[in-house]
Amino acid sequence: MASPGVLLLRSGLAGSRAPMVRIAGLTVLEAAPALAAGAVAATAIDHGFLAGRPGIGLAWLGLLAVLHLVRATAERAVFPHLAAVVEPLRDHLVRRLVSATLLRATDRYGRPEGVDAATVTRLTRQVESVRSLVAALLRTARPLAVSVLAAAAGLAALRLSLLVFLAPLVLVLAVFPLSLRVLSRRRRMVVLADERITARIGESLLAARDVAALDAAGQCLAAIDEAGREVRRTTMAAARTAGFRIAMVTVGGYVPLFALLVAGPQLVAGGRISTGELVGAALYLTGYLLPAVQAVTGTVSAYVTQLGTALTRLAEASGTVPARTAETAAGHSAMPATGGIAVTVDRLTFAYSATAEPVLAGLSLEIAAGEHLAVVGASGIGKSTLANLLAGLERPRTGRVRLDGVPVDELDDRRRSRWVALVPQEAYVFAGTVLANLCYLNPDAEPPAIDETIRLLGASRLVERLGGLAGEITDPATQLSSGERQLLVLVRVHLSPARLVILDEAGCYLDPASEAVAEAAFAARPGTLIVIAHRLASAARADRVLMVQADGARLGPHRQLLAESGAYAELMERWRGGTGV
Ligand SMILES: Nc1ncnc2c1ncn2[C@@H]1O[C@H](COP(=O)(O)OP(=O)(O)OP(=O)(O)O)[C@@H](O)[C@H]1O
Repeated sequence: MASPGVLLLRSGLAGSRAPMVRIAGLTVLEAAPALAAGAVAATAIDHGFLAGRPGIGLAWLGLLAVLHLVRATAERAVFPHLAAVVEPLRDHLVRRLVSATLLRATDRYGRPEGVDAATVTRLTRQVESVRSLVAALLRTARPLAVSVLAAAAGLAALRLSLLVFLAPLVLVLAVFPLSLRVLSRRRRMVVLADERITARIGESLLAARDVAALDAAGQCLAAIDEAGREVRRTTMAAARTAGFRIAMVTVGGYVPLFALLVAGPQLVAGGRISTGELVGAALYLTGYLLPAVQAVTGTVSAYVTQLGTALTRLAEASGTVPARTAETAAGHSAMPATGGIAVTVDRLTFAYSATAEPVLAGLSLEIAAGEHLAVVGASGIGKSTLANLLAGLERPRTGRVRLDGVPVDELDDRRRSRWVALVPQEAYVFAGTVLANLCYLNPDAEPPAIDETIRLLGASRLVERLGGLAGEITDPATQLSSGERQLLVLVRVHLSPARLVILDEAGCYLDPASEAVAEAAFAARPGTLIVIAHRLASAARADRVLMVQADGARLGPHRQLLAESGAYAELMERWRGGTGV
């Protein structure tokens, strides 16, 4: 599936088909010299200069000059059409960003909050760079790609062995997109590592007094040092991938040329090709193919990676435009939960301060994608703390949490909030319509999905009482009970795109039957589910149970723990005695 950045670009270019077709037509004219150069030079030499008819030779060269004139005219004619593509693209992106920012500003708590003008300015600057990068790519990459194809066709027409001359080029063209993807990813890692070290230094400076009071300077320096090593590692990795360009230029551009130099004189001597054809082939290789390979792997690859980064940021920033705007009505569907996330907890140790006893010490654990895990343990043992660590809301002292292999602290806020939803005990419902509350985490949710989720969670009667989806909630504290607020928030999270849902006693105010219905709805939802259980029934419903204890943790299916762990059996007995469920 295309990335959000590519989808954003596509939606911005969707209305520009006509100018794109005109540009493609002009591109054919622009390619004329690249296609004809070698063949024309060969004919000029063989039938003109070497045949003692310089006039004929000059006439052929004149044809080449005419083709270059045609090319220059076509290049000039392309500009208005380029403008017809990139200007609407810019307008489209700006409109989406401003709409998204305005919606965020008014939607958050159901009342206007003020527009974050600095964010809009920064983002519109990125829109400008997308505009100029797309224009630059259309100007440079398009004729280059055509040059490569035209020169390859010209070489083929000169009856030179395709295997020797074109195989290296095909190899480079096949590897190039892959290297581009790796380079983009590594450049992004550099940016993230840079941001992390800046954040670490900033945090340490801001907390300088606490650091001094707790004698934690060593720890701060170690954290900064680790972030510094990460910057060095990611920068080196990006530089290595960029260096791969030299190998691509050598293989795609110089190897064919070298082959021609070695084999050319023999081919001429053996009568396989004429002198003119040898010169023509050299012209194709040095005049078109080599510069094109150099430019594609250099400038063009830099443009593409920059464009990718800018588009990703813009897609993230405009991700809250709801379905009811023009763009989303034109075909952007709600983002579904795309399957579960595998969670890896690796020797996690956490304490609330440098001198406090750790709440969790050396906890390791694997949760499979799509698994339903219940977490149980005595009050105050650290279940909520673990939930916060899994969601990346707290930083461990040592060890790491990885979501699908990505350290949770390396996820930017937006991606983390899209991947993970942590639902606490206190449900937050804001003043506004029922619809706005339910779709807060997924403004693109389609009405049938909203209705179905309300039904699944057993919230139909409540929504009806509130006046349906358009019903206004004016004062959530008095209008709704704690359980009703929890129910609305559970519908909201169920509708969200989160692939990992952590319910931290999120249904504690619901009656046991309603909580069972809600939990069953979450268990049936595609995604990983972690339930901090406060009732025996929640543990019994899960695939596995993690029992957190002062001296470590135990993990296994409910029945196995009941049979094997006295502490677990005792906890269950206490719950059974207390609530009967
Ligand atoms: N922000 C905080 N600052 C300092 N200590 C905290 C903080 N939050 C929790 N603690 C302490 O950390 C320990 C673990 O708390 P946590 O809330 O994770 O336990 P829990 O198992 O979820 O408890 P409960 O079942 O009662 O919700 C407790 O001793 C608690 O007092």
